[in-house]
Amino acid sequence: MTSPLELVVPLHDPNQSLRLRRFLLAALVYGVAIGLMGLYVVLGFMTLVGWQITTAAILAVNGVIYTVLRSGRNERLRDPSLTGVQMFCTCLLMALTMYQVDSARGALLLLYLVLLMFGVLRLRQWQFMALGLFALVCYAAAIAAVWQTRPWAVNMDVELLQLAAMATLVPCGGFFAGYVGGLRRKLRDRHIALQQAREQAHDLRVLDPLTAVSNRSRIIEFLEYEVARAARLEQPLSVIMLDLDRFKRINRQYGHPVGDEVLKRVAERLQGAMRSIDGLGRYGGEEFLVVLPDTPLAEASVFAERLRERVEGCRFASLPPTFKLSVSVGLAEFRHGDGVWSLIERARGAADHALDAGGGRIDATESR
Ligand SMILES: Nc1nc2c(ncn2[C@@H]2O[C@H](COP(=O)(O)OP(=O)(O)OP(=O)(O)O)[C@@H](O)[C@H]2O)c(=O)[nH]1
Repeated sequence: MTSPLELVVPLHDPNQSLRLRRFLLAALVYGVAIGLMGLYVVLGFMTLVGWQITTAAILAVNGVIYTVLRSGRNERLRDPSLTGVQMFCTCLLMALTMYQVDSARGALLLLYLVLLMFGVLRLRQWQFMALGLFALVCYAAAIAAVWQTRPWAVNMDVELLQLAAMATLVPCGGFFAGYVGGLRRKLRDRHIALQQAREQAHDLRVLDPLTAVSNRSRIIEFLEYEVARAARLEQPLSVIMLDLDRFKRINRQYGHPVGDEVLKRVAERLQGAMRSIDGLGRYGGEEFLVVLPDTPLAEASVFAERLRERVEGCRFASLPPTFKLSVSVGLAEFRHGDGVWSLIERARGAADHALDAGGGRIDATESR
């Protein structure tokens, strides 16, 4: 069931949720400002009409911003949090408020501090300076407009002092915004580095470092899962063991780096033939284990033949063109009561049988 909070803020999307929570915080400050202006009306510093106009403008602007955020249209924009737009609107709304007030504007000026505090946390240094200057210009324009229409409502000396005090806040805030921005960037870089380290740790745990296919424990884990699934759902499952023939000789004759290159290339070729649901792992030094979920023996034989051809068709830059790699392939199909090891041992036995028969061939214990 959708919770009442979920109706206001989409909890399933953390980014949108954060944006809307920030917006609601700003909306709360607007609510306080509306209340404060109500006090101005009671004390006779502002007309009721002025309060109504300002309140309507605040509600309209925030209504539009909320609708855009809630509908998700903001995600198509360059600044999806709408920080710039919200701050720009706040400057204009503040100017409108200042225009409606007849005296005691100083108390409302404190609300600019709130705006600048949000700016310090969210903006870059230059953006903050631009916002600060824009706020100053808006304030000056509001005072000029009051002076034109209701000169009795302006004490120019006081207004100029307030403007000067606000102007000193801009560079100070700019400095803090720069500092906070630097911290934010550092935090983001560390977060990225941590993420990469986590991925590397995961790769080290599950991948074979030489060939980058699953390591022995990972492919066995995968097979355990597939055996349990095949037993429960009564689905076919086959495994293929591929053993590179006379690999020791490659190492001895051409050196270990060449042996490594052969293993990497073979793994690449095998990987290229797999379906997304198949599993490929390096089972031992020159042995690869392929797990084929939902595949009966007959289909696995066709696939094994394709793998054998792919491996034997490999060419290696550091080996003579006459060099021909051959591979012995063993096949086994899951039978009721089979465990992981009995299945592997049958496939392995079949690969040994293929090697005993001269290598470069496929054998399946089940079909003998
Ligand atoms: N270059 C390289 N060689 C490896 C690696 N891991 C295992 N080997 C070598 O692979 C060879 C495997 O030898 P065997 O198990 O006797 O297999 P084989 O020489 O292919 O003999 P048959 O399987 O009987 O054809 C050994 O020489 C290992 O040193 C590796 O990561 N890199």
